[in-house]
Amino acid sequence: MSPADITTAYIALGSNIGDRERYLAEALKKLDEHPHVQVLACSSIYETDPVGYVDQDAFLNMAAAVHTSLSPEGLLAVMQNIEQVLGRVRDIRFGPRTIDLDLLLYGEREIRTPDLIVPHPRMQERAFVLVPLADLFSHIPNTSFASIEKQLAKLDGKEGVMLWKKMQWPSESGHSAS
Ligand SMILES: Nc1ncnc2c1ncn2[C@@H]1O[C@H](COP(=O)(O)OP(=O)(O)OP(=O)(O)O)[C@@H](O)[C@H]1O
Ligand SMILES: Nc1nc2c(c(=O)[nH]1)N=C(CO)CN2
Repeated sequence: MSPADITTAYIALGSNIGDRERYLAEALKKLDEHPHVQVLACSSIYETDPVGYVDQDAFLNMAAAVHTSLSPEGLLAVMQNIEQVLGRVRDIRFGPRTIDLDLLLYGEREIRTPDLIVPHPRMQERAFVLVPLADLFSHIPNTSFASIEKQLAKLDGKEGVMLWKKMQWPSESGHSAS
């Protein structure tokens, strides 16, 4: 990846079926293995009460910062392919899933197409997204974080987001999300 075409993007990850931690770890590994994506940092893992469709098991949620030379559409396609490989089935809206990958931010870009809206349209109201994202503040300076921090301060539902496992990326022994 040549520095000129590299963008920093932020991705939310969630899982509430099966071995949730393994699905998160596999998704991060597959993202990082892509030749045009590099995982820079990841948040801790949080256990979160389900939101939207509440009659389902608790989620594990986290967020990752990546460098990519892919377009936003290209990155979304890679994310959707990872969801498919990891057995994501789309049936109930907001329902259970082995893995969910949402593109939160792509540099400072604003995108509104039928298949992709960035910043993610529901991120501002979701503590399960903003709490993990806040972990990345210290790793990656980015002006758009200022408003996220303010939003987080006034958001309800933070009590349903509990630290589950502290994480580090990369770890001394390689990838730590495993
Ligand atoms: N920023 C984005 N990140 C991921 N998908 C997006 C985004 N903007 C639009 N989409 C579209 O949303 C569609 C539905 O995505 P998905 O099935 O993951 O939704 P969901 O996880 O049930 O709900 P939510 O998007 O609220 O998390 C995708 O096919 C994709 O084209
Ligand atoms: N706690 C939690 N709730 C959710 C989640 C999620 O990742 N975590 N994802 C949803 C669909 O995008 C709907 N509800």
